[in-house]
Amino acid sequence: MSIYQQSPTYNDQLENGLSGPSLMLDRVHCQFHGDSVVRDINLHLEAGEVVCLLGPSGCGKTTLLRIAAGLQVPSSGKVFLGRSLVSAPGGVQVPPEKRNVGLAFQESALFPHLTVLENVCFGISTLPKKQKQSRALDLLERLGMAGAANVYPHTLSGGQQQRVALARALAPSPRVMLLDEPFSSLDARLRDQIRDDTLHVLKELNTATLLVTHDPEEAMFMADRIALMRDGEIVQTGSPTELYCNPAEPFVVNFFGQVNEHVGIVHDGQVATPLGRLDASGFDEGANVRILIRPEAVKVTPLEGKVADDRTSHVIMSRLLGPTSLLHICAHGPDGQEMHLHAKVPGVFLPEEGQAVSLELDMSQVFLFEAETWR
Ligand SMILES: Nc1ncnc2c1ncn2[C@@H]1O[C@H](COP(=O)(O)OP(=O)(O)OP(=O)(O)O)[C@@H](O)[C@H]1O
Repeated sequence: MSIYQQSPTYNDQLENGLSGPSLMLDRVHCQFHGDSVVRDINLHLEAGEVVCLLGPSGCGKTTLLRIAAGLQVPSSGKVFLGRSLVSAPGGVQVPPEKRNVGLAFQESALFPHLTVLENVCFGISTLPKKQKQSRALDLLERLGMAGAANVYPHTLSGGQQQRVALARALAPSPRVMLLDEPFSSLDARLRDQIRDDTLHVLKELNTATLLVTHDPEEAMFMADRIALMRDGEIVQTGSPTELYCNPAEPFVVNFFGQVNEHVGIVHDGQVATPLGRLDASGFDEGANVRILIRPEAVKVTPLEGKVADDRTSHVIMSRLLGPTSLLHICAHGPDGQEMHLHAKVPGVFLPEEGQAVSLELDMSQVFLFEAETWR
């Protein structure tokens, strides 16, 4: 039911006659003290593409980014920037400053003794002074910081410093931008604004970007493609829509938000749940199936005038979350099954405790996976 997309290897791309990607990781592996933290990763970035490395803490995102930057030597595998081999076993290891990549991290680390304009000009070595300044000012303008060109970094807020750091990383027109959680130290509202501005600048400049984040919402906002990692491996690569709507495995569903979970056995191509019988025609008879139901998939309709009893689905609690409300519901199925589930509904709908309800499912947000075969 779900797709599993692996990036083509560099040789596949050459054989297919495709133009060279901006960045290509070819079977990259990295070990620390005998433990593999990055395992045979294939990943490519096209010009102008924003790819997010997404995954839980410790899954190897930063290590992979550092390998692309030249800050970490891989145990095996190759790294290409454009058509240039920049890292390979047996000696090739082009240093970070010669890779034509722009780097920005969680903390901005600007030079404190240089003004904002001087900071941004610092990395541009090839242009005469006037053109350098004009390019730096253009980037500061795009990131909303032109007014601060002549001040020193310590007079700026964290968010402003981060904007300057992004301008500095972009100033030498790098082939690839490598960003490691660059927005995570900012408060929510500022983060949204800087994310938005950054995305527009990256797209306008057509810069291939690899962005590390553990935040699925950030990845969906920023990415053309997401590579979701777990334990040093890529579990699924695809557009945000592909990962959200066509997840390869339960881990992918769970990573994008809390879900309701139920386990059932397939009989006659169906599986019984407290929300009714679901189509399970793709599964073997007797298969044990995990059913993952997004809270957004549950449509709740009040049964006016009906008093809830032991066999009627009813509301246990309602909480307003802002744009949405979260309803805790006790669902009763036709086969006598019972389930506590969460439903996310538009924020204006806040039924009272004990309200009898009928429940329907949006099946595009319900995912079935084989758990183990029932014998
Ligand atoms: N220099 C190192 N020496 C030894 N172990 C390391 C080193 N760098 C990273 N690791 C280990 O490699 C694993 C992956 O770390 P990495 O920082 O790449 O993960 P991550 O997905 O970026 O995590 P986070 O989101 O928390 O930053 C972790 O277990 C980490 O402890």
